[in-house]
Amino acid sequence: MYVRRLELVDFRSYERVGVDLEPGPNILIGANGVGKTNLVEALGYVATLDSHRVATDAPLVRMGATAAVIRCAVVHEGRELLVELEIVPGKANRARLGRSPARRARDVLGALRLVLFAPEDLELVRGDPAERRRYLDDLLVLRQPRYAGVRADYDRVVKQRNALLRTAYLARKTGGTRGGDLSTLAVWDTHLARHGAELLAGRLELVAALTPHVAKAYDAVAAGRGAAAIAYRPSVELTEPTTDRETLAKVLAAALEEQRSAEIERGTTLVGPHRDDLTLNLGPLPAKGYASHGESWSYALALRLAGYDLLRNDGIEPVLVLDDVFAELDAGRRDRLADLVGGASQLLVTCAVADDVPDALRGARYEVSEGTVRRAG
Ligand SMILES: Nc1ncnc2c1ncn2[C@@H]1O[C@H](COP(=O)(O)OP(=O)(O)OP(=O)(O)O)[C@@H](O)[C@H]1O
Repeated sequence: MYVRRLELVDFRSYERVGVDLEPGPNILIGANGVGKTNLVEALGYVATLDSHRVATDAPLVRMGATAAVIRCAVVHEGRELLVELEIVPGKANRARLGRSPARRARDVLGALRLVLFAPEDLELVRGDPAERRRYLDDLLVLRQPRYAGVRADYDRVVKQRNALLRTAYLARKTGGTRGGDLSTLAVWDTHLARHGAELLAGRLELVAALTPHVAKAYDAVAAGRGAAAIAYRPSVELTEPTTDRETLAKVLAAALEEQRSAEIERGTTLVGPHRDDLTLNLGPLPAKGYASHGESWSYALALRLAGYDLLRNDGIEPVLVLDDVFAELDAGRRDRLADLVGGASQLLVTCAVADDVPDALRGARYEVSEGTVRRAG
């Protein structure tokens, strides 16, 4: 799979820009702050409907404009598909696939499979569990786009259930009775157990498939210095490993029952996949809190490369993006990374200094300067 052309209108710093890309390596070169990351962020958004840098859409729209458009032509197995997204902050995104309006924006998921590594990914190792849940869920959706619906359904149920618990909590706190009616809680428990089991099973299957790829990728990135192992840590106790949806739904339902009074006491949902984490170990120690800066950075890169490897193993050839990566590495690590990613069906690399990118990744070069992208050479 590769992106043949990318066009942006009022996205980030770009009023209007179009760039033709090539299969294989594409190196985007430009000084700090000229808009290199903005280009790859747009592609990441098409792949996940999310930015790797911001939680809300407003910063994605050029200052002074009301909406941004990302348009890209994706070639997969010899066929080209045009994907278009319009981002209007505060409103649902509008999407077009092959020039026809999509029913929902999330129908575009799967059209562009892309794995992006950026400096922000250090948070995968150092940040909150939410960062690692998002990593897993994004990868799950890239592998099996139907999980976008599962994730949305689950999030909706948690939100509704939390609103109900919160109202009851506030009613209790103020000594009133209005809004304290929890008679519908059982219905939400059933929904949460069903959608939660589906999401949990998907994540457990994903982690089982991903684990050897993480170990291999870390070994390659860090040149054999330390063994990386990941493990899924659910908020419910699983007496034996299972991905059977019915069993997981029963476990979740029982945990909700057990936590009922604590949940009413705290006014929030305390069990379910939204409270789970992915444990990252390096040798005998957890990476979070123990790994050095370099180790954490290598771990984050290994997580992304593992995802990329897994998708390739599944027969999906995703686009790979390395944003500002090579400047962080010494010559040995640069060459090793180039060896690992050199065969990508399409690789996009951003850098401020062209010499930081190993010669092995020679390919199409682009000069990025404020608001424009020009093919070099
Ligand atoms: N919504 C927006 N409207 C206008 N300009 C924006 C918007 N969002 C970001 N910018 C501008 O985009 C620029 C940052 O672009 P980007 O992050 O792509 O830089 P970069 O080339 O990757 O830089 P670096 O090499 O430092 O990582 C900044 O100058 C910022 O002010």
